[in-house]
Amino acid sequence: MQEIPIIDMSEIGEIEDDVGNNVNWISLAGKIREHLGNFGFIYLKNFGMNVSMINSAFTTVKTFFDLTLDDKLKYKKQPLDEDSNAWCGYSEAVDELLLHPSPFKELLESYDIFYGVGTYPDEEVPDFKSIFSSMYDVCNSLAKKFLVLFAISLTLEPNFFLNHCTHIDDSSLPRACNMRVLHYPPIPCDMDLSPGIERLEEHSDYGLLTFLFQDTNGGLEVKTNNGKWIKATPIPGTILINTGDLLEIWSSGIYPATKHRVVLPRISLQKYSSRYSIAYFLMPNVDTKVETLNVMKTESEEERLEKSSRRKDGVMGKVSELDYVLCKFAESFGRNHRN
Ligand SMILES: O=C(O)CCC(=O)C(=O)O
Ligand SMILES: [Fe+2]
Repeated sequence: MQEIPIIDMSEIGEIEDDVGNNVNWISLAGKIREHLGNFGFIYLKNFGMNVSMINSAFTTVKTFFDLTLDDKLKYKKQPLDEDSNAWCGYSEAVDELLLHPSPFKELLESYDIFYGVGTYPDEEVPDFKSIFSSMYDVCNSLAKKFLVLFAISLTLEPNFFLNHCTHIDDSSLPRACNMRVLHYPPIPCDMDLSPGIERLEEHSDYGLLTFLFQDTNGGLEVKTNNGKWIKATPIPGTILINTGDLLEIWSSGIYPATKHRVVLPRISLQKYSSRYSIAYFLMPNVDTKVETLNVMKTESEEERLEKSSRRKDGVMGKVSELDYVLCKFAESFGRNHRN
């Protein structure tokens, strides 16, 4: 059975001037293309964030979601400013179910965070802002390393993707990345669990790259190349990384936007406990024109792409990131504003 590979980030240091000629970077870029490229998901270890930061983040998330609904609704999701496409704040589970009585139901509540801007639940959870700012810093620097690794792996100039993600370091540009904290509440014992209800519906993420921190509860599943679902069981000391629709389009399919979902726990102990996760979504600058690059492919990459196009799984096309985000946003607004 296909397994999600583990990649060790300690093989490389900080981004330096001549990074494109550094053997460690070239070697890691090759592994990233082989493994993340083949599957769209990898576990990452030694990624530069200490365990205590991650534990504090989860404690903070739990403290927030444990607040009363009235308190949480003080931070109800809203646009960062009048003409912003970026929505920040709390999104209620029930609200989503009532608003979107589709045949598919999801069981979660969430809070979207943007770097240094927007609302934070300062009054009730004073540490929230500082913890997520520190987490953002580490994620931003890890994201920049990945952008360089992607470029090297596709034999592009090392700064190719970084030059389209200058919003990471330039706060005068519109915010494009966000972090989302998610809470999947315990499943009520009298709930009708008819088919079509999951904790999170099958989807691909629509940015470039997602970092996913999950608690120990499990439930995340990833669709393999032959259409089977496998468990992405939490492994201590690692996070998951997956590539999104925009990178699939940009990299001409070398990096696929793999479908994933969070299933309802089948074991009662897990059913009655909450599940928490934290995701960081990386996007390019909002004015980036994402056009499919002409990349030389290996035979096995051609084979994989051929199979996925036969299954009509891919999202290949030619779009501007903003058009694409707006269109996905409009589409998902009716569901749960997910990336
Ligand atoms: O909660 C999880 O583990 C997955 C979250 C996710 O896939 C998403 O928010 O896009
Ligand atoms: Fe996702």
